[in-house]
Amino acid sequence: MTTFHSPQLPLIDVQALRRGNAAERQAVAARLGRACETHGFFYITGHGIDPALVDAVFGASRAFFDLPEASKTALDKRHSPCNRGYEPLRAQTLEAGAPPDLKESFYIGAEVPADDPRVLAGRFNTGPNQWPAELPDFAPVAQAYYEAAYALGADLVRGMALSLRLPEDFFEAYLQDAAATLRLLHYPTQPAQPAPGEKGCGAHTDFGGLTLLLQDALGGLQVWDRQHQGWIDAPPVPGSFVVNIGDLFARWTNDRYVSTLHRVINRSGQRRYSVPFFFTGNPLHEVRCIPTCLAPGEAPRYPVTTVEEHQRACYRRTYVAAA
Ligand SMILES: O=C(O)CCC(=O)C(=O)O
Ligand SMILES: [Fe+2]
Repeated sequence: MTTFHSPQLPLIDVQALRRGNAAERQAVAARLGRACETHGFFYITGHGIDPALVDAVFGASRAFFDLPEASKTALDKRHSPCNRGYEPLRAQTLEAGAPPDLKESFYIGAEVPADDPRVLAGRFNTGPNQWPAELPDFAPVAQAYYEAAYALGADLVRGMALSLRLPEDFFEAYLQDAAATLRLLHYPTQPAQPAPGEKGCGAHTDFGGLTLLLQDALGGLQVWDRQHQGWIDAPPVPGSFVVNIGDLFARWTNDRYVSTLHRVINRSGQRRYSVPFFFTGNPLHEVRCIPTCLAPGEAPRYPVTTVEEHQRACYRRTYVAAA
């Protein structure tokens, strides 16, 4: 397999999705649509998220992963019925058949009290967070960032509706009470002698609707390029997010929008930090092929599912014991 080095992913200024008139929003949407048909991955600028908030999230992440091992494991996500909290190195295997991922992580979601009817009904990934008591700034920063990323994610999903020539509010039921996951990731440096296939994050597609990714300055993210049948680098672009669509858009569009394989190999020699925000949607929302995405005579490639059923299946696949 070859690695290509030119920066090939589209870069889209999405400011007009929030501020523009109908024609300007449609123009951004058209660019989103083209990017989703080719790579399923693109960079965005003009997203409106305060750079100070981005810095604060990275600061909170570093502070957390620097805590003593005992403080981190006290918040192990195994203590959380809704998969919140700390996950040690090598706990997830995103690439079937490869060794477990060389990353540790921390999962955060919307704060839902344990006695909320949705929690009592067993909604997937819904419930209270676990917070590090040693770091008083951690929870407020994470929550402020969650809110900002959520709003951006919803704007992008509306843009995706336009890109498919659907009404802008086509996904509104999906956006109602959407479940999203903020994940802090920390990658140690790639070992000098890795086990065969061992790396920061194995090749995978993302599970949900779309992912907004912040990465630090070190690089290491690679995206599968269908056209060249090789990995291309997705180097850090200051001030931007990397956005990719996940499996739900592949299902909605019958693979017209591609949920693309990607992986991380941290060859920087330093610790790498990244912050994906997985915009997943309302857990009970039914996901079925959008009729206008079916060419005449074409059949849906995926059975109807719900957001939650799909998530559970993805967690089962990548964790030894989950969901
Ligand atoms: O760390 C990265 O750059 C990507 C992480 C990723 O793909 C994921 O968490 O799904
Ligand atoms: Fe991913």
